[in-house]
Amino acid sequence: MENLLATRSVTKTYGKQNALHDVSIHVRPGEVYGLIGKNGAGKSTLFKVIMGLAAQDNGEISIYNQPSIENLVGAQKNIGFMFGSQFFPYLNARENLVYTCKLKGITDKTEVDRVLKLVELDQVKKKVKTFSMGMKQRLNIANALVGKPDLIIMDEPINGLDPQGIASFRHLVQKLNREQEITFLLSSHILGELGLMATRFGFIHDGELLKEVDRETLLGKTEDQVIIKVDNTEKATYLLEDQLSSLDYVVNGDKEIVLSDHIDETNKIAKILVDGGLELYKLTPHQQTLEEYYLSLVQEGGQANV
Ligand SMILES: Nc1ncnc2c1ncn2[C@@H]1O[C@H](COP(=O)(O)OP(=O)(O)OP(=O)(O)O)[C@@H](O)[C@H]1O
Repeated sequence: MENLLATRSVTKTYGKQNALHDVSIHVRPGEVYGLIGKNGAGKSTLFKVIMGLAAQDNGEISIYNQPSIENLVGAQKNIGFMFGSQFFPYLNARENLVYTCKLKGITDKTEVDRVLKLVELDQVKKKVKTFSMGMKQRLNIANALVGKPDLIIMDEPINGLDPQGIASFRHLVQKLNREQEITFLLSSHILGELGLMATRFGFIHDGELLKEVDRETLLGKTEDQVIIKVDNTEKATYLLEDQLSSLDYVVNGDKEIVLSDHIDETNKIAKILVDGGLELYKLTPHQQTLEEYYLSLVQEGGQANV
C-alpha cells in the first residue's frame, strides 16, 4: 500500500548525541499510527524533521511518495501539527482560530466554524485561559484541523490529561479518523495510552526504530503466562527444565519466574516444585500487557518475535 508519509533511513545528531539513527517509518492513509518510546527516544526530533523544523543529517522524508524538497514543502501543507499549546490565553477559541487561519492564508470564513464544530467547542465563548486541559487539547486538535489536512501529527497529546480526558481524546481521534478520513501520527512514552486507539505502532528506542507492527499482530503477541514465586528461583528453574520437555521462561527482577509455555499444567508445575522441596509462594496465570510486551521488546533490542 502507498504510504501517506514515510521516512527513509533518517539520521540526526546533535553534536555527539545521536538523536535518530537510520529511522524508517511508514504511515499509511487511514491509520492511527502510535509512535512509542520513552523520554529522549527521539520522537520529537523525528516529528521536527518531518515538519522541516529541524534538518536531518541523512535520509529522506516523503509525503505521498514525493521526496523532492520543493514538493515536500507543498505536501507539508497537508499536515496539521501539534507541538504543545501556543494559544493566546486572553482570546477565546474562535479568536485564536481566526488568527491561525490568517497565518495559514485561509480566507474561507466558514473554516473556523467547521473545525470548532468537529471538536465540539462551537458553543464555548469563554477565554482560553479558563479552559480545562481537555478543552485545550480539543482546541489543539481544532487548530491542527484548520485547512483540512490529510494527516495530523501530535507529539505526546495525552500528557497531562486525566483518565476522562484521555477517553474523550481517544473518541475524538477515532471519530475524525473514521468520519473525516484523517490519518493520525501520535507519540507517547506510554504504550497503554495509545494502545486503545492506534491501529499500528512504531517502537523507537535510543534513536532507533525497533519495530513497526499492526494492532492485531501486537495483540496476538501478548501471551498467556504463568507467574511463579518460590524461595529458590535457581533451583526451581533447574527442576522445571529437568522435568518439563521444553521451557520458555524469564526470571524478572522480583525473583519471579515468568513462564510462557506449559501454562495449562499448573498442577504438574506445583508438584515438581513442592516435591523438589521448595516453598511455593505464588503460581498464577497472567495475561501479558502491551506495556510488558513493549518492555521485553526494548530489552531484546527489537528482536521480539513479531
Ligand atoms: N536541541 C537539542 N540539542 C541537543 N540535544 C537534543 C536537542 N533536542 C533533542 N536532543 C537530544 O536528542 C535525543 C532525542 O530527544 P527527543 O526530544 O527527540 O526525544 P523524545 O522521544 O521526544 O523525548 P521527550 O518525550 O522527553 O521529548 C535526546 O537525547 C535529547 O536529549
